Amino acid sequence: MNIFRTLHRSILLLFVVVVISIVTLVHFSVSKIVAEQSRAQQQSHSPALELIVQQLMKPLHISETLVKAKELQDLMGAPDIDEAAVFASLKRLHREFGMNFFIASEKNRRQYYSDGTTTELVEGDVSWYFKYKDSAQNEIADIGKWEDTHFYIDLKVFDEDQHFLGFFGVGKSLRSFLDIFARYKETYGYDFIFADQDRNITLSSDPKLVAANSQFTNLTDLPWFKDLSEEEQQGSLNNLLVKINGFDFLIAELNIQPFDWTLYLMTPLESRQTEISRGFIFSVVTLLVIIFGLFLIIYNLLYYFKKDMQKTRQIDVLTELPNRASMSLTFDELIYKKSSVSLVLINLDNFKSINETHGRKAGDIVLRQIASMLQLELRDRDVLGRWGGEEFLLLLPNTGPHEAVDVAETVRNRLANMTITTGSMSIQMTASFGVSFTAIPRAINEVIAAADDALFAAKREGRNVVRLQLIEEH
Ligand SMILES: Nc1nc2c(ncn2[C@@H]2O[C@H](COP(=O)(O)OP(=O)(O)OP(=O)(O)O)[C@@H](O)[C@H]2O)c(=O)[nH]1
Repeated sequence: MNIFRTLHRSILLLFVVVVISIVTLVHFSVSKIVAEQSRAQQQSHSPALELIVQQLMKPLHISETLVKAKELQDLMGAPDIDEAAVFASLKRLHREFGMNFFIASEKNRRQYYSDGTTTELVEGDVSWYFKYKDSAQNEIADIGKWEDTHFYIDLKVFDEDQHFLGFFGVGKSLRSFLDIFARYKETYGYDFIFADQDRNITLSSDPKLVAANSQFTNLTDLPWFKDLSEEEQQGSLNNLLVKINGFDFLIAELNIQPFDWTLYLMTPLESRQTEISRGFIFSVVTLLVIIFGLFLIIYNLLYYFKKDMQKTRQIDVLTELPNRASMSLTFDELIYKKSSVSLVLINLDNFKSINETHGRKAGDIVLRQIASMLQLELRDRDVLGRWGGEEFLLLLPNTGPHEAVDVAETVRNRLANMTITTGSMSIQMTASFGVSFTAIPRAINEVIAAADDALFAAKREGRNVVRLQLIEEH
């Protein structure tokens, strides 16, 4: 059947659309999650890199450039250190670069700061100077271990003959880092831990971890580090998930080469989860909208096909009139609308003999032609259907029984005077009519039974007559 082919095609098409939608959506969701993941990754690294460049590399590079200046070598290499000139130079640098510079002179074992203060470099009191003086390294990053702890970049100064003249460098109070870290943490939510090659924590966004006086906190002292397996503790911490105070953090490890430090960037997963789940929710809602849209299409399609199939099921194939089931429904609808209805049963007289004389095919033609004629006789509101074999049913809404008898008489008369032609034959037909009526809701069988009684009476009285049978009130 054509309708089923169309239905199958439509369902197949819908299936293809659903599959394509789901595949597209999954692809879209995955790309969105990957993009979100990468964005979050980048967002966590960019500020950290900027922080390293601004706070650590910049002072280092400025110091590296200045340490080569002839003026510095002359100042530190003079037989008698001109302290006024040293302070003047340091103050000028401070003004120019906004950093606290210092000079530690080997000549008179004294350290000069750009804030105008000095410290005597006495062996046993000031350990860093003597430790680094003898080390092979020319550039050292260090944390001063006394009150108001400073981060120092110490660069060795040599004269043209490579004689050691002392140190030049930059010192930054750790408090200034804490302010900067706090700002980063507030903006991006990340924590920082800088550790040297011995895993001593040199700088951190957590003030409790920052070195003070002579005390360094070691990375291995931290509870989350202790929770790691031996293998994890030994290896790189990059991409490890750790739990700190009940929250998940993802570690990104960055090596800061010139200082031989490692930065552990701790990314809180909660904020990432919210961002990613937001993307997910959007995708799921889109999927639900698509599914709901498809559901609506399928629902409407099925409704359309059901209606169409019902229509074909309710039509008599031979006469193309509504069939018995359809007429019963129409009767119920009329009664439901509180219409009074007259019902006329039309039964062709001696139809059997038509079949016997002219053949069943001719009988079919007769049925079709009579159906067409009956339809022409109807008023707009009347409904004609095929009730069975050679029997038609006429429903006359809002029509009283006597008016119905008049209508039936007209039709009977018209049929009796009609000549039906099939091929070369002409056939005369009559019909008997049984009329009944109801003004209250009743089952169609009850009203049909009364019309049947009237029809029986009409047949008994010789056929080609109209008879009325009213329903007795109980
Ligand atoms: N050609 C054709 N004949 C049909 C069709 N449906 C029913 N018939 C025939 O209609 C005839 C009805 O015969 P009966 O019930 O004896 O009624 P009748 O011959 O019309 O006689 P009365 O009703 O007593 O006047 C039967 O022979 C059925 O085979 C149909 O769709 N096509």
